Amino acid sequence: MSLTVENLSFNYAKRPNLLDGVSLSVAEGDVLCLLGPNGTGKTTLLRCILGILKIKHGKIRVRGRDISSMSTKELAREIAYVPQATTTVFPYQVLDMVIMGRNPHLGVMSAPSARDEEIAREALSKTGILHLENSLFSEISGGERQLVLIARALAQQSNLLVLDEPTANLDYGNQARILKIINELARQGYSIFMTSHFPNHAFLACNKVAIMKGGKILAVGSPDDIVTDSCLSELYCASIKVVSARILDKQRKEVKVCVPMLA
Ligand SMILES: Nc1ncnc2c1ncn2[C@@H]1O[C@H](COP(=O)(O)OP(=O)(O)OP(=O)(O)O)[C@@H](O)[C@H]1O
Repeated sequence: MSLTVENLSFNYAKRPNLLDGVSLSVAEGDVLCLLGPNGTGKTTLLRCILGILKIKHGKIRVRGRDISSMSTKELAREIAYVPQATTTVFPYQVLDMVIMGRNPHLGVMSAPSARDEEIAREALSKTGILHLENSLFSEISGGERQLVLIARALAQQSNLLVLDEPTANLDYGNQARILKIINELARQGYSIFMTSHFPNHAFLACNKVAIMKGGKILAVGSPDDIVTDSCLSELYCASIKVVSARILDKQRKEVKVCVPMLA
């Protein structure tokens, strides 16, 4: 298993029981999508998995190793994190941003090598934005920035990718581009754990879905089993229908879509 979370509990000083008995796992080639309403603790769970927050109870294992026994650098070699795209204050060049993904592999005080630069360029090629290598990160679009952050994670050469709302603020074209890259990475054997506010994306790019509410995981399973009228309506406290779009995907399976009912 690439990632196992067992009975994890965490709270901030002012938020008792924010995460309560959370368990889930991500195997090689899995894309697990974590769905849940605003403020339910999705980002907090990611921060626990990244070792940024100290958990109260439970265990987090990456490729079988308890992360509490790993140094920050060791953990960074195992897990690559893709945060939501924001701008940086410093005018970094895109290539330099991606080379930063090599940091966990560099010795103290050592500069990135020609090989590190080559790996960064390969990552930019994989995400289709090598032509932006000399652009400033602060001067490219939100969708392009998200692709740069994914490239930086790929340059890290960790098998497990953790993405926080990878399609937030992106237009339809860029959402599709990101989901396609996620699909492709899973085919190449990456394990992917992502949060999302778009249940439709679970059908498009994920083979597993976990739904979280009130600090607990309510269910984990395949998108067909979990992304249903009743689950979504309970999760988001709104009437939501899951319908067939009557079009076939690449596997000749009918595509499903989620529609909020406003009446
Ligand atoms: N550093 C912090 N200190 C105290 N409370 C925090 C801190 N960070 C987040 N919280 C609170 O914890 C709760 C969960 O936040 P979190 O960001 O994990 O939720 P989320 O499910 O990712 O939300 P969203 O979908 O809106 O991004 C929120 O009520 C938030 O206000």
